[in-house]
Amino acid sequence: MSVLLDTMGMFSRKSKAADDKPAEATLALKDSSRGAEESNVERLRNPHFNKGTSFTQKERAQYGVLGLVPSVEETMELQTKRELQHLRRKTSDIEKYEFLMGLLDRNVQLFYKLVTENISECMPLVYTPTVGQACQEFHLIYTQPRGLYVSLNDLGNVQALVDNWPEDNVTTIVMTDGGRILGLGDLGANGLGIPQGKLQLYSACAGIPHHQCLPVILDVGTNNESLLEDELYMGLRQKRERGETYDHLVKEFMQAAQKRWGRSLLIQFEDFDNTNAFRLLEETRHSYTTFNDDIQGTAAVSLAGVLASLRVTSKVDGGKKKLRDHTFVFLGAGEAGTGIANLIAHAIQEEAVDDGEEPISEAEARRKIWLVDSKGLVTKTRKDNGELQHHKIDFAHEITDDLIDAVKGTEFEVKDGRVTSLEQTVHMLKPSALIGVSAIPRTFTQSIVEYMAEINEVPLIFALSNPTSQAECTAEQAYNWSSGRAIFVSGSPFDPVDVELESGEVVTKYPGQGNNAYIFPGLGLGVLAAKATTIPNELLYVSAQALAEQVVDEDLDGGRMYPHLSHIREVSAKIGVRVADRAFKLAIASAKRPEDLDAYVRSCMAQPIYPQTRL
Ligand SMILES: NC(=O)C1=CN([C@@H]2O[C@H](COP(=O)(O)OP(=O)(O)OC[C@H]3O[C@@H](n4cnc5c(N)ncnc54)[C@H](OP(=O)(O)O)[C@@H]3O)[C@@H](O)[C@H]2O)C=CC1
Ligand SMILES: CC(=O)C(=O)O
Ligand SMILES: [Mg+2]
Repeated sequence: MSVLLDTMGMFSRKSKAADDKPAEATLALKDSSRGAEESNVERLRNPHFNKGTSFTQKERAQYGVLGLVPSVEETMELQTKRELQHLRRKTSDIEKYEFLMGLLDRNVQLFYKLVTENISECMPLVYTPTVGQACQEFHLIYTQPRGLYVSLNDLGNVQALVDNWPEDNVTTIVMTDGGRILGLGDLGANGLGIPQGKLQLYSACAGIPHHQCLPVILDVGTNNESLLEDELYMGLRQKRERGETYDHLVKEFMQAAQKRWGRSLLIQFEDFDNTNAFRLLEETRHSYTTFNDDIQGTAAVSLAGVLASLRVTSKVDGGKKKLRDHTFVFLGAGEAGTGIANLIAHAIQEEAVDDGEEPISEAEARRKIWLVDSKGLVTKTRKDNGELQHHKIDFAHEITDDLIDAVKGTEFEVKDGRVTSLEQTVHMLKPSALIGVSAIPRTFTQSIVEYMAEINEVPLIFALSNPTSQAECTAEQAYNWSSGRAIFVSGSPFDPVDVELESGEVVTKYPGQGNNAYIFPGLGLGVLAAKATTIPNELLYVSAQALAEQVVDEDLDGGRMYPHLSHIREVSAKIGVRVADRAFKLAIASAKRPEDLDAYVRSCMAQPIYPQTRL
């Protein structure tokens, strides 16, 4: 194996070893699969092989590395302690990110042990918010490829690139075209940091073996002028391609990947802009095991947060016990906004059926949900004028006379049948939940949040835009402006906040992180365990239910609508079991159903430990 391939974080194509025996899997390769042709130094530099000071004396003798590592023999625990201490010596988050990527390049198992055991500390580094900065500066901090680069120049030749990837057992791909990276816009080829971060979470949070994961950047140019002008930028120097040629590249890649790695290869669309995301999902979802994380994963995590919130809102006077008792207003009507809206509408219908109530039609369920985009409230008038993109149309409701009357004579009066601002919308509709997915920071203003707290005993304020800089409001603002009554959920993590209640008592609130990272690792685990051939919305719906069920009263009491991140592997396991079970029931699984599904799914989760050496 060449040193180049070693440093890409993968291993020899001969290494089929870990393939179908998940119970024994580690996050990297098995010892028996290592390239016999490597020199002793190459072995030490192979991040899958390297144990550093954990090599036993016997191993050192066998591999010819005696004297090439410090003579002490250390446990992995002690090594992890050192790495953690080293990490904490770094003074900025981007340095910490670079340190962690360096560790991944040095020692895969140690990286995953560190990240898995310190997930609350490390997730904000390998993922949002720091990964956002890493993507903005990707061309400046680049050291190793760590993924597959497919560009427009490769059209017609993509299979050859895919075949170059030196791993035969890829199960999970996250791909982006860099079109809409978090809420930071078009970052072109710099967007690769996102698939890398997502896949690191697949491994850390759900035990998907690292070597089975492939981050992919589809380089179709960028409209980001400052990147195009930067001599260090490593993407194509052209404006972003659209239309047929673009579609052709995406599909050529997907076909090539599926041809090589099989029908149940999981392919996740990530951070495509919405001019492509909806179309590509519809065009590929029946012939690939694929989903769009921004549309569907976000929907599931948000629904879970809303379901958990019901346990709080149902307790207050005149409480809103059911989803259908709530009115939702979204700021943002794109991938995340309409994805969440559709899943909540579906859940409202399911809820009525479960409660033995009269069935609620899809249209009726959707009327509980209103969307605001960059031009104002999405309405039937705008639809009739042909002003709305397809994905918004189902939520284009009529502004009825009673709504117009609700704000008549006030500063929020409806003029010319249009509602142009979020504040006007909130005064007219009097929602109980405000969900921010606009990528526009500080749009949940003091007056809006105060009004939400005036009309609701427990308003739901979900500021889901990433990274932290783009959040619609901060945790501190949401709590302080509502005297601590709001349920606050954010896409990127916020620290706990001490807030003074109306009674004068000061309490600490722990904001929950409503991020699709709670969903995709477990969803992927279940899909892979069942070898599902498609990912219908039903699998997202059961993921949301499984996540919400794991929120305990202690979480709710502290203000957190999600389980503590430190439980994420258990959370992912339970989501995985539920997803696999549903895949078998829907007859979309190509694996044989194991007798003990729970045990089987858990056995698919690799542990971050060094593989045993057979000497
Ligand atoms: N927490 C999580 O897990 C996730 C969070 N997100 C975050 O959500 C945000 C949006 O992502 P996504 O939906 O994919 O992006 P899209 O580009 O698809 O949608 C953005 C939406 O925001 C609207 N918008 C833009 N400016 C304004 C404004 N000034 N006032 C009101 N609405 C505005 C746009 O309006 P128009 O349609 O008129 O252009 C559009 O509807 C990002 O920050 C992303 O990081 C996304 C996925 C997961
Ligand atoms: C979390 C995520 O997927 C996003 O912000 O795009
Ligand atoms: Mg995303």
